[in-house]
Amino acid sequence: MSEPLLRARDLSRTYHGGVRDFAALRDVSIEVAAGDWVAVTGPSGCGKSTLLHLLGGLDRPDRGEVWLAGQRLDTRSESERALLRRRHLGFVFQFLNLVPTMTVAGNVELPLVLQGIGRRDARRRALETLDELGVADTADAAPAELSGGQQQRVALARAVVHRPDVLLADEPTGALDSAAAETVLDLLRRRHEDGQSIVLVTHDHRVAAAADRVVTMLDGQIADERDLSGPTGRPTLRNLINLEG
Ligand SMILES: Nc1ncnc2c1ncn2[C@@H]1O[C@H](COP(=O)(O)OP(=O)(O)OP(=O)(O)O)[C@@H](O)[C@H]1O
Repeated sequence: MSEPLLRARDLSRTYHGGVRDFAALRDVSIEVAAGDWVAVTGPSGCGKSTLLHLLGGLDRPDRGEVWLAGQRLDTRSESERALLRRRHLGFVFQFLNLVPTMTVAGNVELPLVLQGIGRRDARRRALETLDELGVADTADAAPAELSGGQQQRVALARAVVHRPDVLLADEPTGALDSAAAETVLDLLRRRHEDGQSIVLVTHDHRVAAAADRVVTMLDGQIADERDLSGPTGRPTLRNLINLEG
């Protein structure tokens, strides 16, 4: 079998500095093949965002390994990880992280400009992507002038505009009404059909149901993993091992 596009093995991450140390992630392994769509669900605080940040090289594990496109990610320097991220990943953060001093279009152009794509092309592709998400009319506004739901779609546009190999998205529909959530799901389905891998954290059952695979976390570990792409709710190998173990 070919090497998965994104692979994490035995990841652990403990946060220090609170009243006591907190083990947010314990020995989590996950593989994402090219074209996979994985939804990560679980109760608040179970470690979903922590896992996503480690997969995207935004944070480093205390133990374990992260491999992206055949390259070890977690041992690289911050600048090397930024390069690999830029080349392979799109990221939607829970707190969006739009640049407040740039317009909406300027924010969405950023990943393209960083890849050396000319301004005019970058603008055209940014506007196309904003249009796909129903927010092209916000292009010249500042992010702060937008509603939370509009900002969320702009953040998603910025994450997919450069057609990354893998989209990592933390609650990309959290602030959206159902019509806007459907627009977002439509875009994700199109990108998935184009072969993009998607890993998204969600509390929304409808969004999770659109994925090929649903990973459920509990207390910093993977408690269940289900393959939705075949016969309904088929347990994965991991699931069977858990059941037997
Ligand atoms: N920087 C940090 N310092 C200390 N503790 C943290 C830090 N980040 C997260 N935590 C704690 O680690 C645990 C896991 O957090 P994480 O954000 O990964 O959970 P989550 O499943 O994404 O939660 P939610 O669904 O509420 O976003 C939580 O108890 C959280 O309070």
